[in-house]
Amino acid sequence: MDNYDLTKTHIVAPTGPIALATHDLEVLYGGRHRSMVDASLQFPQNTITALIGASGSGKSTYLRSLNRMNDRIATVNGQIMYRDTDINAAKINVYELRKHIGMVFQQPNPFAKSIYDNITFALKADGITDKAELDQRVQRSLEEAALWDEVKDSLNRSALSLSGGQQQRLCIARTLAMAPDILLLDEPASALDPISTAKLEMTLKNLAQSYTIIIVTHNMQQASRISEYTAFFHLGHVLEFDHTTTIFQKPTLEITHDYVTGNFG
Ligand SMILES: Nc1ncnc2c1ncn2[C@@H]1O[C@H](COP(=O)(O)OP(=O)(O)OP(=O)(O)O)[C@@H](O)[C@H]1O
Repeated sequence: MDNYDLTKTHIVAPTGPIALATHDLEVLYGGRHRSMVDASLQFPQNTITALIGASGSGKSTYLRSLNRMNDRIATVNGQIMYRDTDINAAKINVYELRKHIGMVFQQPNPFAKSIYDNITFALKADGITDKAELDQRVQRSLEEAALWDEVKDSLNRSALSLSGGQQQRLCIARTLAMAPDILLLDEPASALDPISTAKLEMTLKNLAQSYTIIIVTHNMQQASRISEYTAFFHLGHVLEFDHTTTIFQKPTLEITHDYVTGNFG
């Protein structure tokens, strides 16, 4: 796998309006090692894009940069364009930014509070106090996250008493309650059983009608089931970006072919 030419890339321009794009994104941990090298990608609106690649290839590093989660731990150079604004600029209000670009992590991480309070916590911090408005946002976000029917009669129950799959959908609902445009998900199903995973995948596919979704996954079947585009990462480089069907059936680069057919990684 060391014989691959990392200067050879194949990155297509997606069709349709672009929700988010990076230009020459570079991430350095500790100021020296380039864990992400000049990543230039465009994410089309209302689609799911999967980020795939072996462990340590830079998928999470890239994803975290998109809503400035790397600010305190790394140097991030290059542009991240969101609605004609470079959100990697120093003047950007990161708190405001994260309302537009929300993130869900690998391990479900609900607060030790009720289901209702998990969703209203950030809304209240954002100044929303009207009970009817809060109730409406709770219901809407739980419906969008396909959890409402399971919890509507027990909103005061502790979020920690939910199953792992339900907790993850609650975390998605919590993010959706802030009315974001873009959802970043870092291996959201890796801690879930197959039934919860299937439910989560169906939820994400429905959400793609209203949101732009970027998901890191190690699960090749999952990437091919749910995403329209796929980016292949290797040793901090984005080597190939194309329609998911092309990436899995007829990728351009030999290295992508070897990865998706299980020859390394
Ligand atoms: N906080 C950090 N400090 C220093 N180096 C880091 C940090 N986070 C990640 N790295 C390094 O950056 C590189 C890319 O890691 P990253 O976690 O982005 O890869 P990944 O593709 O998401 O891997 P995985 O699939 O295992 O989650 C690795 O060499 C990793 O050791």
